[in-house]
Amino acid sequence: MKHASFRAAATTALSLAVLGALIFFLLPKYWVFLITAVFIVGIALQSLGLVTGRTGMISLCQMSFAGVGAWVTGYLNLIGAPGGLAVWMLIGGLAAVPVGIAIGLPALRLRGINLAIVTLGFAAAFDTVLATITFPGQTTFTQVVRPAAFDSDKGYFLFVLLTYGVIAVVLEFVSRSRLGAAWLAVRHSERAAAANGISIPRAKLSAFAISAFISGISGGLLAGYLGTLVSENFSMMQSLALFAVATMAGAHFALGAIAGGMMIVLFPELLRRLNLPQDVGNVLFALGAVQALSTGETIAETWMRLARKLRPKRVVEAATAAGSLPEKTSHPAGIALEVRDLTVRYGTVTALDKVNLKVPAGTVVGLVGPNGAGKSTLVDAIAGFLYRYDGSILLNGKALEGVSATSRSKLGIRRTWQTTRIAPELRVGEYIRLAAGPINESALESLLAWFGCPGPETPISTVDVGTRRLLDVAGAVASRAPVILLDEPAAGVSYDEALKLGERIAAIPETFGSAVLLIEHDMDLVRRACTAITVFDFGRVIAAGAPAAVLDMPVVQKAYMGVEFEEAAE
Ligand SMILES: Nc1ncnc2c1ncn2[C@@H]1O[C@H](COP(=O)(O)OP(=O)(O)OP(=O)(O)O)[C@@H](O)[C@H]1O
Repeated sequence: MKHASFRAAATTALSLAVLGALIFFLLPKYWVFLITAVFIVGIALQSLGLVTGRTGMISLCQMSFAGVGAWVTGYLNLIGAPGGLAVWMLIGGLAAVPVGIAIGLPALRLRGINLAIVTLGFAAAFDTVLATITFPGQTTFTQVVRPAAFDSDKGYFLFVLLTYGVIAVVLEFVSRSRLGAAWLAVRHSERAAAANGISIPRAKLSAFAISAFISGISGGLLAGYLGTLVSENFSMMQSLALFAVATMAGAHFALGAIAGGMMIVLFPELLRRLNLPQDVGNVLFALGAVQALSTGETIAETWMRLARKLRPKRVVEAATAAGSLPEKTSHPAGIALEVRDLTVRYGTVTALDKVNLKVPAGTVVGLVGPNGAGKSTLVDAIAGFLYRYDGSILLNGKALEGVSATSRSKLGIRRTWQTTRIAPELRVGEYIRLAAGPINESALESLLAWFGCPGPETPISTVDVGTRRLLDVAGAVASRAPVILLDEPAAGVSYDEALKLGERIAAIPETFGSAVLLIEHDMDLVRRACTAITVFDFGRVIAAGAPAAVLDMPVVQKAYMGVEFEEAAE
């Protein structure tokens, strides 16, 4: 995985170096000056891409963060603070961080249009404040001093390109780290992210904080680029245009950020040369954003898809058992999970009615029942996704009431979902690491091979739904938590694969140390995997015990398989 990060970072750095050299040596001074702005805007776009494209939150005040960075840079320039522009813009970026966190706080509760309104409101308020306080040196026309070695316009281009490169390379590493995977997981499904032990507040606030820092740096660079700034440089309209372009271009990709920067900088230049009003640009950006949202594909993604078509088709390679499996964890003996008198109501519907269930350590307990019997509700309650229930749930004898889903996951309750919720932008290995925490390369390969999954570098977007379900299970198992809840893991898997999966599930306690609660409709798989089963009907336990005996009970056949008692008795 580390090699992949280094490879991606080296490719980014090399591409930028080549691009930079071509621009520096081949283009006239005026164009180099213009393209410098492309990269400054590209940095602002990358910052926005982190919050929106990567983490799935709306921020319509990104230029306000840039404004904070620019203002602080201007102030440090005015007072002649030591360190020069490179230090000032870093301090400017840091100053934007608390503002980013403050804006991120509402994002913990708000989504979509409501978050858009809050961030837009902040951008409007910031507009007014900036217009009133003005930029340091604005009235006296004090120019922000560029670093001595990069003073000329061409030199400043190199300074900006270098900053862009450093940010792009660092983001390449971060995006392949657990934090980067957590952002994508949150964007895709907050519930699934929480089930993997990810703190949603931490993921969201870190995205806003880092994004504000990068945006603040772009503001500092803009100060050095233009010399003096006015509040209009960071107006609400600028933030809106940035958002539209980020949505259209795919600013969370380095390629998309540069493409977006070119649009924002070069399009007005084109309109100017054609004697057309500048507002035309914003209209086209908005149309482009609508187009990207309706097709679900940004410009960067379209380019990457077309580039993939040109390359030879990648064959999904199965993982190879290179070494030993992750070590078995020893958990306390006795009852790993206990549910006592659990009652859950959805309005007038009683989904669970005084349910009692035990999953002893070292066993696989099956939970079966017809559709609507309450099985998923039980999993939701155990994993902490129901705010209210009566009764009690205990993990190794400790009650879990009042404990959040993220904390339950960290304490040792892992779950999978009926429909896969893995972020398709991740690679197989990134997902397993997200779900399981640190795991060495050979153990990862072996675990994937044990489940018959593809290799760690395989993009999840290229694997079928059945394989994604297996990855769900592999991720939960790799965590080696005391209790694993598998919600219909064989859905979408072929019959033969389901039987094989049954054998694997049966071996989980012995191999990894986890106890399993398995919900499944496939009775062959249940027979193969479970030491005991519990049968639900209408939210009540109607039978429990050894699989063969329970599945033969007339009451179970009637409830679950639709066989009338009389017929079953015949
Ligand atoms: N969010 C909800 N609001 C209202 N009723 C709900 C909600 N979720 C589930 N129910 C109801 O609770 C009952 C139990 O549903 P649940 O999904 O837990 O059953 P299940 O056994 O998992 O079914 P399936 O096998 O189809 O997944 C059903 O009557 C269902 O309609």
